[in-house]
Amino acid sequence: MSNRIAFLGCGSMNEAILGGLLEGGTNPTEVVATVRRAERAAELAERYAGIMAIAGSEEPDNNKQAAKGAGVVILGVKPVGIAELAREISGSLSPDAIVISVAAAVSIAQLEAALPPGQPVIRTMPNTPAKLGRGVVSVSAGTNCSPEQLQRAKDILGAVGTVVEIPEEQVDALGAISGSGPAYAFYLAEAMAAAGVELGLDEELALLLARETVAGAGLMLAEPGAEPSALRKAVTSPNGTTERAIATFDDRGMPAIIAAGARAAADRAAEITKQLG
Ligand SMILES: NC(=O)C1=CN([C@@H]2O[C@H](COP(=O)(O)OP(=O)(O)OC[C@H]3O[C@@H](n4cnc5c(N)ncnc54)[C@H](O)[C@@H]3O)[C@@H](O)[C@H]2O)C=CC1
Ligand SMILES: O=C(O)[C@@H]1CCC=N1
Repeated sequence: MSNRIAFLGCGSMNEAILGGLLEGGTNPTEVVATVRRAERAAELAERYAGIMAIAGSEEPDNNKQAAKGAGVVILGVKPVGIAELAREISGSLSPDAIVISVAAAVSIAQLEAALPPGQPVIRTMPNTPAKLGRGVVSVSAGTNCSPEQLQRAKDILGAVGTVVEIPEEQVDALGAISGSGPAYAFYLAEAMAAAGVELGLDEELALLLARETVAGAGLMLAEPGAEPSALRKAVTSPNGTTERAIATFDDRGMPAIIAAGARAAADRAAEITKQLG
């Protein structure tokens, strides 16, 4: 089977996976990426020396070219464009090419319906820390994907972070935690920086404090066996300042707010799946 990996639609998510794979030692000459605009293709080719990046504005059959001869094809366009892209490349895919979708809300059934009969498909839900090899990626195998093909996908995706295999029914819930989750952490950092400004710190210092604190706390959480509640308690002196802050968060219903946000994300995924038919 070909070692070539094609990233079709190389925006935020697919670039994060591409970057993580190259960091993990994938040979760049085995990587091809497609985008719409020539400027974006040039940017990717400069950032990741050795890969091939093909813009649709220059070569309208870029996706077909990239899919041809690839062993793994990763679909990274927005959910609404996935089926059309799958149909576009159907005639160019090797029958044993593994088609991986990173799209939220696009079901395995929807993917399989847009691809040639028998094409192996894997639905994933990654997140952008993949770029640093610290992503979480779920995999759910389609009906034509052999255990060996699933293993191959897991081996490839393992270079960008932790791979978890889940039944497809759980993808929306997982996406609401780990797929969207980096945005929640960045949102916390934004809110902390704004709070610092409100307390009288200058903007630059407040942003530095928020960034380094969220990043440092993230590194502590990444240590083997780390427990968020134990780490939190180690910062919280009895009757001290942190205790007062956490009590205020609890009083204002912060856990319920976070749960409601995650629920809204999962519900939105189900809504998009329905809209895509
Ligand atoms: N951004 C994230 O953190 C995550 C995104 N996803 C999924 O990843 C997919 C992409 O999302 P983003 O990367 O955020 O979007 P994005 O807009 O950054 O990337 C999509 C890219 O595809 C290109 N594109 C669109 N149509 C194309 C075509 N026909 N041929 C070639 N290139 C084409 C666009 O120009 C763009 O560069 C979505 O389906 C989303 O659900 C999943 C998990 C996390
Ligand atoms: O916001 C979205 O729809 C995508 C899926 C998970 C993260 N970004």
